[in-house]
Amino acid sequence: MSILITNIKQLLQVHDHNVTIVKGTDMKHLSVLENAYLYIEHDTIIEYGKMEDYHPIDAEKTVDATGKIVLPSWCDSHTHLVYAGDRTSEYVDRINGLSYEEIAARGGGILNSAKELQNTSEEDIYDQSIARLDEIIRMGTGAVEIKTGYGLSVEAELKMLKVIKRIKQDTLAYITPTLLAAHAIPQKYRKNKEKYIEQITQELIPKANALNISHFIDVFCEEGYFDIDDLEIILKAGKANNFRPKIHVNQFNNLGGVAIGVKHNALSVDHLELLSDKDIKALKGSSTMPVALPGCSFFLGIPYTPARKLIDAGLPLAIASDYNPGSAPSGNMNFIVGAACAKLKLTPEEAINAATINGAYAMGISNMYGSVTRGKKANFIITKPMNHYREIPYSFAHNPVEQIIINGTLLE
Ligand SMILES: N=CN[C@@H](CCC(=O)O)C(=O)O
Ligand SMILES: [Zn+2]
Repeated sequence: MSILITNIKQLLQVHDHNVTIVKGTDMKHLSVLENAYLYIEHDTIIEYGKMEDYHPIDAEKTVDATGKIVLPSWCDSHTHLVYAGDRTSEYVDRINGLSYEEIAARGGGILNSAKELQNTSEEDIYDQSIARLDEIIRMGTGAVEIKTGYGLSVEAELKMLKVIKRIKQDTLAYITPTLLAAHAIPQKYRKNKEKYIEQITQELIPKANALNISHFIDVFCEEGYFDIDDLEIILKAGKANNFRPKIHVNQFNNLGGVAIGVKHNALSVDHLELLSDKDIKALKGSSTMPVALPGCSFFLGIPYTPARKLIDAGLPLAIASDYNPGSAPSGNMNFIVGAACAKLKLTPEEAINAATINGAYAMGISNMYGSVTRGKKANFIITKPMNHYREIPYSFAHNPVEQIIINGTLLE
């Protein structure tokens, strides 16, 4: 199938050379072609340019994008969208005054979702999860990371990986599976965390490696969960089994996980609601992407990641949804881009860079996704008519998406 899009008001994130990351002051720049066309064949970007230079192309399908913006689909590099049930009763508990940590301390939170997942069939988990994925695809997400982490046993974690594998085979979106090997300590290991970590390193990680579904490993490094010694042990076992870290750090407390992540060549360090100068120093010169999750801060009422500090230090930044039942039950990246501008004080250009090319980098796929570059994958958002791309974050919580092209397929 070949598709030609003509009369595009603004074509965003256009790069003739294959840019794979944008850092520091460069994030303020978004390359835009005004009054443009774009031509794709199958799943690949073939050509683009200004309408004034356009010579007729014989495409199977032509889309007139007069008054509309076209941009690369959102690259959401941090989600937990495979889960069972919901946590609406804990949501009400929080409204009534309990904190996320208090709910977790009485056996709720991640343990609650784990119980639900263990009691739900693979088929049912698949159905619930693919429905969530289809919804976010319609909202403009074209590539998405999905973590395990609600299994909390070898068997249930592997069950989650298999569900993610099936989703990856069945969807047009690009899926990056991550083994969230250490998300919480199950009740029965409360007094014997070492035993649980041993199970993770000796059994879960090698078995997950043998399945060859995921190449990334995650740990929730936090007080009451896994400390930096645990992190070190688990990342080492991961490395020995071909997993690269993408980790949860500095959400409620700063335990020093950023430096450990960087030391182990993490692809990303995510959350960072608390951030020290030491963390910034550790990130400088590394190939680790800091990732902010403003949907989680919004929903839990915790501090927002000091994103300006990161970008103003010359670092890159990605933003992601953190879609999960406890701290961010939404995968709407349009909202995340709006929240990044309103709350993290990113400019629209920085936010769009953070949600496209840098999001792709944080999944290890920015050589193929996240920009309009010849040879890259054909994943685009075609917006509703608007005056300027700045309206995407400005009209926060609106849906700017009219049509999408995902893996070369037009969905209307
Ligand atoms: N903080 C750890 N993990 C998730 C929340 C998981 C849950 O509450 O179910 C997060 O990124 O916020
Ligand atoms: Zn998360």
